[in-house]
Amino acid sequence: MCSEFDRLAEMKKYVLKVFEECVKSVSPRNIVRNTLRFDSKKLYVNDDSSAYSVPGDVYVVGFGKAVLNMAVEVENILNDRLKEGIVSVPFGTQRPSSLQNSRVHVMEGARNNIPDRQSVENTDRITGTLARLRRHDLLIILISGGGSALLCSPTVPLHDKILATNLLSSGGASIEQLNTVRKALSRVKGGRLIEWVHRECTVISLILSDVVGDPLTAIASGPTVPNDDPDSLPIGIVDRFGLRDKMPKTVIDALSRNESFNGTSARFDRVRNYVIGNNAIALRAGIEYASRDLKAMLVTTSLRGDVALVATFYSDLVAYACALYAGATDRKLKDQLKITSSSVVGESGVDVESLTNSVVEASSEGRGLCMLSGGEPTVMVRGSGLGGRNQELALRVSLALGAARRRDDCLHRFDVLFFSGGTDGIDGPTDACGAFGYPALEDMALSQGLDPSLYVNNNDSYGFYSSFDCGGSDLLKIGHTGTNVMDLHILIIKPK
Ligand SMILES: Nc1ncnc2c1ncn2[C@@H]1O[C@H](COP(=O)(O)OP(=O)(O)OP(=O)(O)O)[C@@H](O)[C@H]1O
Ligand SMILES: O=C(O)[C@H](O)CO
Repeated sequence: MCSEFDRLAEMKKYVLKVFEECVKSVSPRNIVRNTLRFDSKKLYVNDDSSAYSVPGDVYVVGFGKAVLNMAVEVENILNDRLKEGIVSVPFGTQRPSSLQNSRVHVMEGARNNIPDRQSVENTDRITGTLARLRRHDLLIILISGGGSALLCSPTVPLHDKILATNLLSSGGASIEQLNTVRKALSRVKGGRLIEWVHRECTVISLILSDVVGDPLTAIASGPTVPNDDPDSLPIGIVDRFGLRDKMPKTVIDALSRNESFNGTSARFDRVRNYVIGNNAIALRAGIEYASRDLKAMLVTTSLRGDVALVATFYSDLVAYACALYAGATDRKLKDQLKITSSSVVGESGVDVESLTNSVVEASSEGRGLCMLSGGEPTVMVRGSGLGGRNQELALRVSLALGAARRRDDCLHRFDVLFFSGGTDGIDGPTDACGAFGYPALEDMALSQGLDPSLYVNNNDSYGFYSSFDCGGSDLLKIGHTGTNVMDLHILIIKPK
């Protein structure tokens, strides 16, 4: 009979395969190929539901972690009609071999997802290209996560903008709040990129979403959509986090004078925005793959909130699913799950009834469970350690599951494995993509002289996983994947 350790090792391999399938399904080239068609006169988007004439030249500009491969595929599809392409991507982005004969020019910048002089210069080159377009030209703008740092033209000194962003980010601001402030400090965000383009040019923007719910105004700070934020919202956000005194004066002055570039501008009449890929597509692919072996189900695509709350949600989900699978109908666990899920998914919470039906079905068929979710939790960084939200979540889930197993005998009857990973392959300022979590991790770590709670409290999840020996590593390192549709969580529960 296999030990828990061996079973876990097998489950980890399986989970990585599921993750790989998810990421593959949102590869920029696949996504663009499924969206665009060109027949030498017209460009069609989304099953031909929109068609654009191409009388002049076609230009491509892009910014974000996934846009290089998007641009290469657009060039393929345009079949020699691309006049010029220019993309701003993170340092170290892998270049496809076909780039040698390409008209796509690649610029790198924004180390660790923080705007730098390079990304500002690259942005100048992008706006320079836009300014050269003539009235019959067609412009395709490629946008993906990380775009805010890679398309950066601040109205305040760059280091002041970086400081403002860091203060809000480590204070726990959501990406919408963060980008609302960024938009108010920019010459290109919040719709302003369109101001650089000839007003008679047709503009198509193709967007790979990395924000929960795909809000166009937030993804990469909405450079191609009207900004309907009330003028006083950005400074209000700074005040809500009590940061007015810590912010540079230039930032406070700019936010106090803010005027959003909104939907009343005729500039947007010839601009069309399309979300062509998101977290839901990735999760669907994972479910399809895992359904061959397990009862696979979608929990939610909208997880957000503090990682500590998200970890409690997962431990409540495991407790409820294990009890249900074992044949107990525990009203208290169900109510508890509804409450914790509403704190991380929004008021309506996850669909507990549908989860219940799936678990009962799996139990009657004797199949294991594979639960998939997506979203983007937040970490309030208070410690001095190194980590990312996926690694910290996996560590916190391990601690919560360990504690739950000590309280609840039912959990001893199941193998439970959790994985959290960023689809871009990079979790926070580390070289890891994510990590595994499971109930036995804490005891194993303590026996090696590592106390996971101390690491969590110091936001040092990377430090922990780098020292922890599980007979291999529980850290996943795969490098930049070239895509970005937020984080994925994979939970496997199997009766022993
Ligand atoms: N030591 C740490 N421990 C845990 N999380 C951290 C730590 N340092 C930074 N983070 C988190 O990492 C995140 C920033 O990482 P990253 O740059 O990968 O963001 P991102 O949201 O994935 O980027 P984008 O959305 O632009 O692609 C923030 O949520 C921040 O709270
Ligand atoms: O670049 C950004 O603003 C984030 O990745 C959200 O899209």
